[in-house]
Order: sequence, then structure tokens, then C-alpha cells
Amino acid sequence: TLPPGPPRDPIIGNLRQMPTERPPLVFHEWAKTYGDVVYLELPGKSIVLLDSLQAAEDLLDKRSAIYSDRPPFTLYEMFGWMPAVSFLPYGKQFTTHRQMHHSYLNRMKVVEHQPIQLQEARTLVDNLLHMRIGEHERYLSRFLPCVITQVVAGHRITSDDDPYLHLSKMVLESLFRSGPPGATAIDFFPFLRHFPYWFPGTYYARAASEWRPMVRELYDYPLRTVRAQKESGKARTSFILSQLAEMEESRTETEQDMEDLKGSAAVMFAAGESTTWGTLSSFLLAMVLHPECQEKAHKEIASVVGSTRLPDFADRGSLPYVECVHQEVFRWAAAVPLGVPHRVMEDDTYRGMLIPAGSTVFANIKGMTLDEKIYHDPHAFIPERYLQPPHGRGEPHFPATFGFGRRVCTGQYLADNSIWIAIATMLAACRISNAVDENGDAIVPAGTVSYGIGSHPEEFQCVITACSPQSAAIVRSALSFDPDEC
Ligand code: HEM
Repeated sequence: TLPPGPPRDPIIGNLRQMPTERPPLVFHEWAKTYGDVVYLELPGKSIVLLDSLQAAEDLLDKRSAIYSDRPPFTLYEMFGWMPAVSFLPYGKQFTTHRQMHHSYLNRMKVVEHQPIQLQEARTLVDNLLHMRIGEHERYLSRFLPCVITQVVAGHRITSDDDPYLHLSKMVLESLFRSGPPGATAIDFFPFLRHFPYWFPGTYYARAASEWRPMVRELYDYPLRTVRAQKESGKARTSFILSQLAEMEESRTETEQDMEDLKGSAAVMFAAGESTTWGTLSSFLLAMVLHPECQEKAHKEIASVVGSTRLPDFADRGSLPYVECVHQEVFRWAAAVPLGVPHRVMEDDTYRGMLIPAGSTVFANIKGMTLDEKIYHDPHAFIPERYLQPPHGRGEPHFPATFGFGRRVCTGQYLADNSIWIAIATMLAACRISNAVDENGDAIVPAGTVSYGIGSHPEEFQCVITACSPQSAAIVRSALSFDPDEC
């Protein structure tokens, strides 16, 4: 028998019940009625929702040999995102792309990227300390593009007119326009792509034809520039340069190799940006809402690191409370709330239920963060929950922020380091507080979140000032840091 789920209508199945607002929270409610494995049907599609860590680990991790395919991402392909490891079916090209990412983003290799992250975290904090109220999103959104452009192409962004900054804005916009992955009308009914643009449901097809040239530029521009720099002897260490060197060595530089390289570089820009931005924005929101956590973290940094320098990666192990804040931001924010859907390649049986071959399998990561059996008061932001008793409740760090099995996020170590150093630097140097209205009363953010491919707090105001007269100067003086010297 199929897993339980909401009753289906003839022909259209569960189409009428599919939520348009806050899908992860609606799915989590369904799981309370039907259990942690929920079955849905849409015309031509079987969908399985996994709402517990247990079910997701049992299927997506332990049975990853058959759960690592992806459903077709018709719309993303139309936008020009091909080849892109995130959307490639399970197979040879997928393995090639994962290996390329792994070679530059694995747990050991990312240590080499830390000087870049340190420098960009300090630049971020310097900008936040000198911005006008309301500009924080602008600077948070720049942080990852600044890191990734150096990692991928060896280029440092220093001005607002930088072509990479322009490309990264475009990427965010195009992802925003393309709706949740695998879940737009075009994904469900691919034949709609051939209908005229005025036909209902083809809005996305029109958007795709407008955005495609820009997505292609994100594929072409980095390789074109690094090659030119390489020829003139000016290329700096980067993912693209190292891949070109490897290709030269093995004498394979076919057109397909070049497309694969362009695709794996482009995906590093695309997959990291809104996720890192959303997580950092959730951090600021949490700090506005919970000044007591901020104070505690700030005190820990002051006592361990002192107030004459900023924290760096070597301090991470000595800052347990900052670690709790970092982990709680990941759990509370759940930046990719429904993960990226997997596809099961064969019929499977789980706890006596049939998971039909070809089903699209969504891991409701947001739902898992709200599991009351694991997390007490799960909607609340409580960093102490991870501390051992009597200081806390000894709850486990949330293990699924980056997804599951053979599809787990390739950027997880880079992302974890980026966010840790940004958070630690902000906590060391900044005081983040409520904005005030014209009567001088604190404006308390509603704390609402918008859900798309990623989740992001809805617009809120905050004031960011330097913790002490010295801290702004310490940040400024730390900016002269040159990553090449490390
Ligand atoms: C806070 C930051 C980030 C979060 C929360 C995040 C989360 C995720 C999640 C949940 C998935 C889906 C995994 C699955 O299918 O089970 C994913 C996939 C992916 N992520 Fe990330 N990610 C982040 C940053 C990054 C960065 C910085 C990069 C690259 C530099 C990256 C590259 C990728 C790629 C390539 C995939 C697709 C992997 C595949 O399909 O095999 N991500 N990420």
C-alpha cells in the first residue's frame, strides 16, 4: 500500500490542496495527521514528503543508491541552467560534476579558502558599521559573491561596478523568478513550454527566454576571463585555473569538458548566494529579537579573544556559545526549507509502504527542525539548547541543513565556515539592535519569513553600531589583510 496522505480528487489528485503559502509548514501540519511519510499525487507525478530525520536518513542516506536521482527541472533548463550538478540526473555526468566540486570544496581543501572568508567577513562588518539604516541586506547579499568569486575565479570584488557583482545580482533575480525548484506549472506540465506566452501557465516560459542570455553569461564570463588572465600570466589561484591545469595535464579539453567546467563554476555562484544571504539575514533578525543571546556571545568573545583583535578560525573551538548561536541559526533559519527534491529510481518498500519508482521525494528540512521529540519549543531561538545540562538541554546539532546522501550540498564546508566567521566577526565588533520609530519606540520585527527556493526573513529594520569606540578601528585596521600572505 501507498503511504497515507490527504484524500485525492479524480484525475487532478491533490492539485487543489497544494499550498501556495508556506508549503514546508503546511506539509509539517499534514505530517501530524498522516505520519512522517506522506504520499501525494499530481497529474502524472507521485510525490513523497519525508517529515522526520529518521525517514529521510533511512531512505535518502542509507538507500542512497536508488534515491539520488533528480526529477526533471524543466524550467531551470529553460533558464539555461545546464549542465548544473544540482539538476543533473544521477549518472556519469553527475559524478564528474560532483568530483570537480569535491576537489575544491572538500573538508580539507576549504581550509585554504579561510583567509578569503576572514577578509570578506571583516569587509562585511566594516560596511555594516558605516552603512545607513536599512542597507544591511545589500551588504549581507554581497558577502558570499565576494568569497565565491575569489574561490572560483581568483578575482576580488572591490567596487559596486564589478561585472561579477552584476552577474550575481542577476543570478539571484533569475532564481527568484523561476519559482520553487521542480514545482512550477512548467515542471508539472512540460508541454506548456511550447504554448504561446499569453497561454495561462506559461508566464515562466517567457521569463526564461528573457533571462537565458544572462544565465549563459554566468557560464561563459568566468572561464573567458580566467583563460585570458592565464594567457597573460596574471591568473590567480582559483577553481577554474586548477581545473584548466588538470585538463592540460590529462590532455582533455573537449567542448564537453569546457561546458562541464563552466557549469560547475556557475553552480557555485548560484547555489551559495541566496542560501548564505538568507542564513545571515536570519542571524541579524535573531540578534534583534534576542539581545540576551548577543550579549552572552559578545562576552564570551571578549573573554576568550580579548578586545584588541578580531576572532579568527583558530578561535572556533574555544567559543562554545558562539558555536551554539551558529548552530541555532542553521536550525532556526533552515535556509533551504524543502531541500532539493530527489527521485527514487526503483520501486521501494519502507515500513510496509510502497514508494513507487519515479516518485519525487521532498525532504521537509524545515519540518524536521520543528520535531518536538528532538527540539524543545522548536519555533523559539534558543542557542543554549545544545549545551550539556545543567547549562542547557543537551539537544543535538541539527544534522540536515545541507541535505542528504549522495546529493548532500557540495558547498557545505565552505558555507559553514563562511557563516561562522561572519557571525563571529559581527558578534565581536557590532551591537545589533532595534530601529526606533518617530516616537523613539523600538520597532520589533514581526519575524516573518518568506518561502521560495530558499527561506528569507521578510524585510525588517535594525541598527548596527560598533560595540566600543575601539572596535570600529580594529575592524578597519584588519582590512589591510592580504590573503596571498597566508
Ligand atoms: C547556508 C548555505 C547553504 C545551505 C543551507 C545549503 C543547503 C543545500 C541543500 C539542502 C541542498 C540539497 C541537498 C539534497 O538534495 O539533499 C544543497 C545542494 C547543493 N548545494 Fe548547497 N547550501 C548552502 C550553500 C552552498 C554553497 C556555498 C555551495 C557552493 C559553493 C553550494 C552548492 C550546492 C550544490 C552544487 C548542490 C547540489 C548537489 C547535488 O545535486 O548533487 N551550496 N545545498
